[in-house]
Amino acid sequence: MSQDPSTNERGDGPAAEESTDDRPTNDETVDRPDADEPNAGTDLSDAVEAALRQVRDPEADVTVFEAGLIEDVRVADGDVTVEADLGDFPPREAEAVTATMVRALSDVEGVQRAHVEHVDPTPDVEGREAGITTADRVVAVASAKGGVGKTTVAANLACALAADGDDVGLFDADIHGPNVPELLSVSGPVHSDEDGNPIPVDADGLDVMSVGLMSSSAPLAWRGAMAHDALSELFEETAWDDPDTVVLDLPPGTGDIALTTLQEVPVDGVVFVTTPFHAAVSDTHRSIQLFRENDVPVLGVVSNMGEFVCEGCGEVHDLFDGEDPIDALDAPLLADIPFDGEMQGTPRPAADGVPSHARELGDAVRERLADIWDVDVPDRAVDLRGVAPADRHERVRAGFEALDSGTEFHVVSDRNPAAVREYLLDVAGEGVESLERFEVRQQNPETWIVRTVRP
Ligand SMILES: Nc1ncnc2c1ncn2[C@@H]1O[C@H](COP(=O)(O)OP(=O)(O)OP(=O)(O)O)[C@@H](O)[C@H]1O
Repeated sequence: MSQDPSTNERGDGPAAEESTDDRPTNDETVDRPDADEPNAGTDLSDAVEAALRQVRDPEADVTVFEAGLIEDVRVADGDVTVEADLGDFPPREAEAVTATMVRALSDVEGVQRAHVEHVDPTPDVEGREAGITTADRVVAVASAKGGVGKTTVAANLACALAADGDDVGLFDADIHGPNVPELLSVSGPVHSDEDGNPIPVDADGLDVMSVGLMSSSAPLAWRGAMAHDALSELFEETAWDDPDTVVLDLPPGTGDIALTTLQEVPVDGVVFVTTPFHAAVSDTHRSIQLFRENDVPVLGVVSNMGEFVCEGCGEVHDLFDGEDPIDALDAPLLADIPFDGEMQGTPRPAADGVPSHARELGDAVRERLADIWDVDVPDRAVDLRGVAPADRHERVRAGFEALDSGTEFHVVSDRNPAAVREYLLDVAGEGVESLERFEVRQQNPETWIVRTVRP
């Protein structure tokens, strides 16, 4: 366990309150070299415990003992060491509780040195598996331009999905500007499982992984192949806990990192974030095409910061004049999120932890995923998914011939069934030159549905 070398003389004020470092200090210490003669043994222990009982858990409003935050208290020759588990608090709050404990202890007659150590709650390594492919689905959040609110939307979306009961991970792939840890107020250390694979950091139940958690300064300097290798390793090695969904915060634009990510990670859908400004929207249009060319289903677009609600008059004001260029995009609008102070807070994976705009976005994303990925196989359809190529023709023929004339016929396939029309005409026999209402629709990158009517 790391220890903060800083030591406060009594009366200097708590170190945590003076700290300008955003990251949590792992422990706080106060020395009182000129303290009065210490009380003997048990008396001092009692006084120390009584002082700690005055410190309350700011979230639950019970004492730190009742909240289960105190793991151990050791008193020896005027030295007090408290082991506290503050892992559930955001870093600033953990520092504030630590500082309050140190202050309370330093007021105890006979205490010369008070020291609070943070116990690192080691994450559960049981059942974890390495690789982003262990997620049931991966939803990427992308933007054509920087600064449009992509990370804000990704973090809020992850929290909204988790608030609805999903097991969710958030992977920050924005390698040159990994802002997720700061936005969610989480920090390392990143622990490893028994094979040395990094375990995501916990944010109240949301599993968070980011290059920004691995090192505080290196990612900004990574370029080209180095950045690519670092990300690939994290995609392959991060040990997830069987998540339903991993939300992937991509770097802005369609540079190398974003494109190689799409080749390495099976993305089930992408959400584009843009402001409704012409230049941003036309770049978004090009990015959407590129993602489609890479077989990534586009879930839709989030229009962000296009309007604001006046706190004084309650009216909605547009920030961009004229027609909304987003209407011309060939993708559904998932959410229209105004400029709202609530979106600048720290989201949490709880019902009251995300703004209503984010909850609505979560619902829209869920619906789009279902539209694209939940394949509704009609009764008596011929389902060729997973069937050996040699057996496919026979299955189609048997299914087609079993139908009465005039009945609808469906085939569901995991390959493009380009030749099925000719084959059905052959099976239908001489004299049949066309198939009524014949249609092939690709529902998602791996599912095609053929519809027609048995002549
Ligand atoms: N709807 C909103 N209302 C108010 N502020 C917002 C909103 N969306 C984003 N912001 C603010 O805009 C700023 C940029 O947001 P964010 O960092 O999410 O953008 P980004 O597109 O991820 O940027 P980058 O290009 O650096 O990755 C942040 O300060 C964020 O709090």
